[in-house]
Amino acid sequence: YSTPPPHLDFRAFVSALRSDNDLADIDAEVDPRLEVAAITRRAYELQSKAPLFNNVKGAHDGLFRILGASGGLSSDPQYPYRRLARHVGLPPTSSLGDFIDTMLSAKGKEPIPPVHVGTGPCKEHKLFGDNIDLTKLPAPLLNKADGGNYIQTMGINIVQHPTKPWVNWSIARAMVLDKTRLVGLIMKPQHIARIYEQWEESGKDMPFAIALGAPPIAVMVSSMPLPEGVTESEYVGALCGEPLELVKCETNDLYVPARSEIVIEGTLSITERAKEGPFGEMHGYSFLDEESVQPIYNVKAITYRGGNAILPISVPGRATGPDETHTLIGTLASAEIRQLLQENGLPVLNVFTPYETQVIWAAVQIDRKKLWTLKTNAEDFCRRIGDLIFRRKCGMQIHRLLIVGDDIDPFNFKDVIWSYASRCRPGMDEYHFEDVAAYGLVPYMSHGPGTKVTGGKVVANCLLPHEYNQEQLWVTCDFENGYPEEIKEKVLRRWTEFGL
Ligand SMILES: Cc1cc2c3c(c1C)C(C)(C)C[C@H]1C[C@@H](c4ccccc4)[C@]4(C(=O)NC(=O)N=C4N2C[C@H](O)[C@H](O)[C@H](O)COP(=O)(O)O)N31
Ligand SMILES: [K+]
Ligand SMILES: [Mn+2]
Repeated sequence: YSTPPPHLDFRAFVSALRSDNDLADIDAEVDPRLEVAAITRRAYELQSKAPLFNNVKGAHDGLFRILGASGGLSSDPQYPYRRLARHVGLPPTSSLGDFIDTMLSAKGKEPIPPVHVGTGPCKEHKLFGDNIDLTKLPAPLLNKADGGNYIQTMGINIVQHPTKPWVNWSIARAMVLDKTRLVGLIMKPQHIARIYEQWEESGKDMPFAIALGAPPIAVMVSSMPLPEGVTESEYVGALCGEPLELVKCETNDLYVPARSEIVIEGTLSITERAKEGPFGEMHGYSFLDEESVQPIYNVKAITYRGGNAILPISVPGRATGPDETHTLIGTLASAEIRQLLQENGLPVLNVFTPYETQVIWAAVQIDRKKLWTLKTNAEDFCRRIGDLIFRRKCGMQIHRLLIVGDDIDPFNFKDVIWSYASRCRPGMDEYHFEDVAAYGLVPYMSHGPGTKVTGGKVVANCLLPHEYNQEQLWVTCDFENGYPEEIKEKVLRRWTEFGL
C-alpha cells in the first residue's frame, strides 16, 4: 500500500523530519534513565533537530525507540514552525497564524466520523497477560525529581462516555506503577475527568486506550480544547476532508488509529488509586511536595507496530525553547479562545500565548476600527472578554489576558510587552477576576499566597482610552513606522553600501 502523508502516519512524519534535515538519528546506546530526556530538553532549548533514539538501553522485542521533541521548534531558524506544519500537512514556510487558521478551519464544517478497518500496522505485535511487564520496558525518567517513569506524555488517551455517543481524545500524563499498571493525572475540568466521573457514577471501571505514535494531526486535535461532547476523531476527519482509519482494541470496544506505533489498552479503575508524580510540568517546576493521588490504569494488552516501534515523548519544562506543552497546549488553547471571542461578535483578529510567558498569558489582538463601532470603554470591554474566557474550559490555563491593538503582532513578544509596558496603567488598566476557576498547576496558585483553585486572573487593557474611539494619536518610533516609504526604500537599497 502507498505510504500515507506525514500528518496521517507517525512513521512517515519521522521520515519527513529526516528529509527536512530536522531529525538526528542517534544510533549510539542512550540510557532512558534521564539521559534521553536531558538530550531532548537541551534539543528544545537550543532549537536543534529532533532526536530519534534508535538504540535505547533496555529496548527489546521491538519496544522501543524514542522520538523526542516531535512538537518542538524546528532547527531551521528561518522557518521555526515547520515541525508543527508537518503535523497538519502545511508547507514548511507556514507561520503560527497559518497553523492556528488551519486548526480552526473545520469549525462549522460537518464532522467526518472515522471508518473502522480490520487491521493495521499497530496490530503487527500483541502482548497479553504474563507477556506484559511494563517495568521491563525502557520507559524514560524525564526529570531527576520525577516520581516515576512517564511512558505516556505524547500519546492519545481514548475514552468513551458510558451513555452518550462521545469518544474523547486528549493527552494526559501517566507513569509506570508496576508490571501491569500505570497511574496518571485525571484532572477536572478536562474531558477525561468529566467522562471518568460518569463511569464512577455508573459503578464500572472505565475502558481506555493510549495510542502512542498516533497520526500527528490526531495528536494536535487531542491537545485542542474542543467543546464538550465533540468527538475529536470526527473533527480530525473534517480537518482532513476524509475519515481517519481506526481499528478495534483487543480487550475492549474502543477504536484506535490503525497506524499507531504502540497501543496500551485496559481499564481505568474507579476505586484503586496510587501516588502519582512529582512530574516536571509545563511551567518549568517540579514541586517536591506534590501529593497527587490518581486513578490506576490496569493494562490488559499492548499492541505495536513492527520495525522497532517508536515512543514519542515530551519533556516539559521552561519554554526557553518551547516544548509540546507550549507549542501544542498554548497555541491550540489560543485557537479555541479566538474562536469563542469571534463567535461572540468581538472584534478579535488573533490570539496567542507567548512562550516567554510560559503560555500562562494570552495576547488578544483587537481590530481597532471595528472596536470603535462598539462605542465601549476599557472596563466594559475587558470585563466582557474576561467573563467569556475565564469562565470557559478553553481559558482555564490562562491567567492573564493582554488586550492589544492591531498595530501589535501577538506572535511577536517584543510587540506585546512594549504595548503592555507602555499603555497599561498599573492600578487602573487591569481588571481582576477572583471568582473564576484557576489553573491549579500554576506555581503562584499551587504554592502561592492565596486560594489554590479559584481566582488569580486578570485582563490587562493595553489600549489607550482614545484608541477605543479614534485613530491613534501617535507615530510609532521604529524603522517600520517612523519614516516615509521612499526614505525606507532608499535606506534599504543602500544598506550594504554603507557596510552596516
Ligand atoms: C500536549 C500535551 C497536553 C497535555 C499534557 C502534556 C502534553 C504534551 C504532558 C507532557 C503529558 C504534560 C501534561 C500537562 C497536563 C495539563 C493538565 C491540564 C491543563 C493543561 C495541561 C496534561 C495532563 O497530564 N493532563 C491533562 O488533563 N491535560 C494535559 N495536557 C493538555 C490536554 O491535552 C489539553 O488540555 C486537551 O485540550 C485536553 O483535551 P480535552 O479538551 O479534555 O478533550 N499533560
Ligand atoms: K481534546
Ligand atoms: Mn474533548
